[in-house]
Amino acid sequence: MTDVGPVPPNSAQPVPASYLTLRGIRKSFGRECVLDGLNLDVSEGEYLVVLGPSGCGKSTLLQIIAGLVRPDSGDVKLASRSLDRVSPKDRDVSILFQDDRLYPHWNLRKNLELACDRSPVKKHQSGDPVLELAQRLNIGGLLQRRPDEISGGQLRRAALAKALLRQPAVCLLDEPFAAIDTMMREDLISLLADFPRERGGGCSQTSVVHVTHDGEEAMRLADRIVVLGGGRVLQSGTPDDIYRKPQSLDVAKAIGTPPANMIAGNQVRAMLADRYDQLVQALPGCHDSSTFIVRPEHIRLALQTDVSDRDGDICDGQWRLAATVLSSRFVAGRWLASISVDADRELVLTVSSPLEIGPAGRHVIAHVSLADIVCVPG
Ligand SMILES: Nc1ncnc2c1ncn2[C@@H]1O[C@H](COP(=O)(O)OP(=O)(O)OP(=O)(O)O)[C@@H](O)[C@H]1O
Repeated sequence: MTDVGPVPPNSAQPVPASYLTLRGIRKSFGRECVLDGLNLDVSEGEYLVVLGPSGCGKSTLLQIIAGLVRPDSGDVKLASRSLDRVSPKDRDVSILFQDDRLYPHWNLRKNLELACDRSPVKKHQSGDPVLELAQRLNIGGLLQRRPDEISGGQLRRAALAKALLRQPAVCLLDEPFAAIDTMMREDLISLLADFPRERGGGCSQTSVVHVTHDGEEAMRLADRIVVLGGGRVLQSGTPDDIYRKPQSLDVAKAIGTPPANMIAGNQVRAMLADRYDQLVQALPGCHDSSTFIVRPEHIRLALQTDVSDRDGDICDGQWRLAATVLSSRFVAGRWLASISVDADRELVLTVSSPLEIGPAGRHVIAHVSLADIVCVPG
């Protein structure tokens, strides 16, 4: 975690509500346009997760908020105050970098105490906040060690502790769980989800902007998710909205493990023949040039019992597809199966019991409720 500054010199005045606003942010590196007129609002105390694939500009965005990279154009405001001429050290912002380093010649306690010393709400902290947080992060016994005397995962937790102890108006976390093992990642997700964001003494709450490419991490932590793509915000919403109502293919791809099944509208027409019109009537806005999104957990299987089951059908609010089981395997408490629904189309589904799938080669009917199908353009 790199501390990018104490509170502004006029901090004797009441700290105004933290409210971060980015308008029309553009940034190119050479010919590569990374951010293309991006707009973003973060409420006070909000935990915002910015989700997007590698290279889409997430780190650049955080560095612009921290003042470490200057945008080509656009404006960043914190609590209605433009940060344009405010240096990184005078923004009330801390940032945890992907490859963060602590001061190498100091032990962890001294590194972490520095964050407390620079906290604008230091006087409201009681007890030993360094030890308390270090213990929660399972590095309480390492406080006398220098950064080169601990492992990469322990160093990452120490850097996270530094970001949290500082209690800034805005805490920026760049892939905070990189290089952390699964068990510790679970602990850290719980810790971040429950971590009090009050800054004490009547000060505002810390807002968090956390960037990641991991959709599950985003869903578990975010008050709100912003999906980034093409240098802009593709969609912003609660985790539930982003998951259930993606408005584009890129958003649908950003979240869900295993990924959603995506079937082109013209393939659906070929699969359903004369029943296709029935399907699109039931799904307003769907047509040949749409992509139909079907989440793996929304497919249910039943055995084929009748010759008529070999044809696709729309019946009782369900799309029924004749299918053949290709394979299945057990993954973390559920079964992941692959079925073929026509010569060159496979669907992936997840179920809780292997009995529902049966052996490879079994002829089944796949049921999908029409209410669970989402259509997006393209
Ligand atoms: N200082 C720089 N000079 C030139 N190009 C840069 C610079 N910083 C970033 N880029 C380029 O800008 C693009 C966005 O980079 P950025 O690190 O912001 O993406 P990201 O979404 O954080 O990626 P990741 O998830 O892999 O960390 C990349 O193509 C990167 O190569």
